[in-house]
Amino acid sequence: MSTTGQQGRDGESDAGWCLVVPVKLLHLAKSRLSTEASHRSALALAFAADTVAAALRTSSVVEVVVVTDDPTAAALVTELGAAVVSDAPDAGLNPALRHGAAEASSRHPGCAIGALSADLPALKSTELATALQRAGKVGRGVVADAVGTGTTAYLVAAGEFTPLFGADSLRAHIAAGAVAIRADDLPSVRRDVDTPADLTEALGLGVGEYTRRALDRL
Ligand SMILES: Nc1nc2c(ncn2[C@@H]2O[C@H](COP(=O)(O)OP(=O)(O)OP(=O)(O)O)[C@@H](O)[C@H]2O)c(=O)[nH]1
Ligand SMILES: C=C(OP(=O)(O)O)C(=O)O
Repeated sequence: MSTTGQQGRDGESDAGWCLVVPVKLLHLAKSRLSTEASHRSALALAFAADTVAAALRTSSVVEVVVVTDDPTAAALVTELGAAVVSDAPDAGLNPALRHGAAEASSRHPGCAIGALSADLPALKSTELATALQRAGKVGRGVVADAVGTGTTAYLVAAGEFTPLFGADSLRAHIAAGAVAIRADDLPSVRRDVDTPADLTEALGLGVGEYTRRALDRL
């Protein structure tokens, strides 16, 4: 388990943020999105690429660590500038995130650590920067997903990195001491895409180039 710290006077981490993005094997991803398996994989890859690209453009982000065993996803996010670690625990989402966080902490001691869902195709770096800034002020912050029961970002500027993604994860994170940060003005950070209706909502916000091109091809 990683412990982060070194907050500055205004609550910001002096060392910036390392964001851990989990990407499961693409052929297993996004089961609720399409009946066509190849479309699901292509969209899962495109969402991850747009999420990672936006995170890398965010000023306070020092590194994006993608945890994946998927070779196609690994190659694309490496090209974008992310670091990739294998899903060595092979034990589901939260162990994968803890593994990525440990790697990030060893590469960037003192870095604030965030877990960011890989299915945020409309993510805007300005909105992510605001979320990170707000999390820096509370120590351990969570951003509620658009539905309001899940989590799109678990952001630890100080304290233990103990992600609890899964069913009802917003409540679980808050019960474990995280603070729900204000995100009514951050729709792109909240807009995760699991279903066709979610994708329509994301398109309304404006998706990134990988998702746009993937949709053009399908
Ligand atoms: N590395 C890694 N990432 C995972 C694992 N499980 C889930 N993820 C990622 O965590 C995020 C949320 O995952 P899920 O909600 O379980 O799966 P999903 O593919 O988004 O959608 P569904 O198939 O509809 O459940 C996505 O970015 C996944 O790629 C895992 O075991 N290892
Ligand atoms: C894993 C989660 O969400 P989803 O299943 O929507 O990706 C979560 O919100 O913790």
